[in-house]
Amino acid sequence: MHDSDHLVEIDRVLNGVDTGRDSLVTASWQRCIESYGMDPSRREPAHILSQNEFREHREQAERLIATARSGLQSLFDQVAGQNYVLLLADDKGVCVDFFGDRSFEDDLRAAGLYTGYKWTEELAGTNGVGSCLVTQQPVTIHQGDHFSLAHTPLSCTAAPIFDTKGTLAAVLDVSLLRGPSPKSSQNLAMTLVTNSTRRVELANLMAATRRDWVLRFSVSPEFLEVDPEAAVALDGSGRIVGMTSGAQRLLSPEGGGKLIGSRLEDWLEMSVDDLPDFMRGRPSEQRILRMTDGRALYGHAIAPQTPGMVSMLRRRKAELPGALGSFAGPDASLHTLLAKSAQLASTNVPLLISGETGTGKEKLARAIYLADPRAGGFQSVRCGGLVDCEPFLDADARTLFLRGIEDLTPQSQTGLLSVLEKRPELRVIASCRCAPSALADVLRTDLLHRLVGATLALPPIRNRADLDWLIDRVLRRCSSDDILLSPLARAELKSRPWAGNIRELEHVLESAVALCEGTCLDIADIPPPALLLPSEQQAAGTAELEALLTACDWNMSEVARRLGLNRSTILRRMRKAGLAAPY
Ligand SMILES: Nc1ncnc2c1ncn2[C@@H]1O[C@H](COP(=O)(O)OP(=O)(O)OP(=O)(O)O)[C@@H](O)[C@H]1O
Repeated sequence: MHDSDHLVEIDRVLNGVDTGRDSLVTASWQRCIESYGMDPSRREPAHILSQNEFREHREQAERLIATARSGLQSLFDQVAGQNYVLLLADDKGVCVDFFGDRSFEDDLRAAGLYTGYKWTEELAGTNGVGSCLVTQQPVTIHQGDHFSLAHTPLSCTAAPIFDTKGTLAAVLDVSLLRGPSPKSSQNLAMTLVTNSTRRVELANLMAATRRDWVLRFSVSPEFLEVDPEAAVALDGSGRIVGMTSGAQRLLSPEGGGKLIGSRLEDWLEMSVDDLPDFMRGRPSEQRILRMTDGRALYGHAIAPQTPGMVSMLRRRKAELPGALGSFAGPDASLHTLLAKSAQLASTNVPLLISGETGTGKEKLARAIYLADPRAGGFQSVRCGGLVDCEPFLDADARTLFLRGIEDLTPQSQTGLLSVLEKRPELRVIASCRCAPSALADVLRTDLLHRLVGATLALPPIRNRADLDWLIDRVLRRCSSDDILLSPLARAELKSRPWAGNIRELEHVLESAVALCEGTCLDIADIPPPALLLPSEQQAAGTAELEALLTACDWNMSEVARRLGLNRSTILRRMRKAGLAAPY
């Protein structure tokens, strides 16, 4: 089509002539002229954001990008070799992620098919991303459908991605710099894009609602379990708390009813109590959901993950021998560590337990020793005070606990090595307060290999998910009566950085109990912290920060309270470390 034909067609459409263009396109042309005052003949280049503006958009979209990435990658794999470019745009029309053949990078940038470009209708006229944002529907804007002559070579197919509350959050777009001329050539692209957005929304819902029931459904039983058409998340009372956009289409095709906040019974002839009947185990074709309007769907219910996880943890805890079983509360990573400790307990592998001061390294060493039925005596030696090891060693010691091996002097290292050579049957468990990797700088290599067979890293208590359990346990131990903790006092205890870990917690609770006059510890009874972590050390590393976020269920305010920092600092650190909540 010649440029002049394009301009004439727009003019005719604006004058009410039906030229055969899709109504979605002509409505957009109308907006371009009447609402945005645009001129189709102006060949303005695509609008690019400044570095700073783009950084802001990208940072805000990080969670979305993380969720959408796997969907984008598999979509890109499906269209590989066909010159398609994939763009993820945020709800403001800014391209925040890109998949494409970088050998065409210059051409793609010139056309604006790249990260940092903004594709709203107001700026670029009728286009895939912009028109999808306005209509909230999947669109193909193919060549002459574009309003501006600057973009008429392009072919763009875009579909919206909605968040779990049904608000438009992003647009997924596949574009071609130049494509075949019939618009129908993009039908397959449309199918692929809409399938991808459906899967991204489903992944998002599953990640965001782990503690809720999820009911997935489709109009036919095939692929129900692996690739359902839609899903809703339900709270314990059967209220819909999350959805994919397909759910709105399937449950309320007229679009009349609002799903979020409504009850399952409003749409289906069933209640939340019937959901277990729709779990895996019955063939898909028998899991029929009768709808209140007489239609039927096929359903697959997924139970909340938390109770299952808790009972799994309880089971695992029950399986842990002796003191290992009562070492920690509900903290998944600690239970993994304890299971590993139990497996290693009956071996002769030398163990290194690392962790900040007071995290319970010696206590864990004793629990490991107690879990080993053939153990003899347990002897604990403080490496800092060691001059020559031999005289300290009891003849009946079978397990030697070396506390703080980073404090061994060169002289005591030599002494220790000769003891270990003479007593090969000794089970050695060592502890260090530094990172195990730092030991190479202070210990002789031969000693290091004798001491470090397997490592067990204990987390600082500010990173523990079972902090409530630990507080209650320590409190019970240091008070003979049933002393209660007021909610404010508990919040205060949970908000401290605990540089001295369990030892500091013990001292604080012991003094609080001693000072408390009644039977309830209140905030005024809690002595101020003796030690504060230097703020730059708090959750300095990415792994540290991630562990703490996981322990706090990605609640940034709670993380901020535990570190004594403000929430925006946590957010900044998360962005810097590339961390985003998994839902
Ligand atoms: N799992 C636990 N439950 C309750 N109390 C604990 C636990 N672990 C440790 N404690 C208590 O915390 C205090 C410090 O423990 P421990 O001496 O084992 O720490 P550590 O990490 O070896 O210390 P350091 O680094 O100073 O050598 C002790 O009084 C111990 O009883």
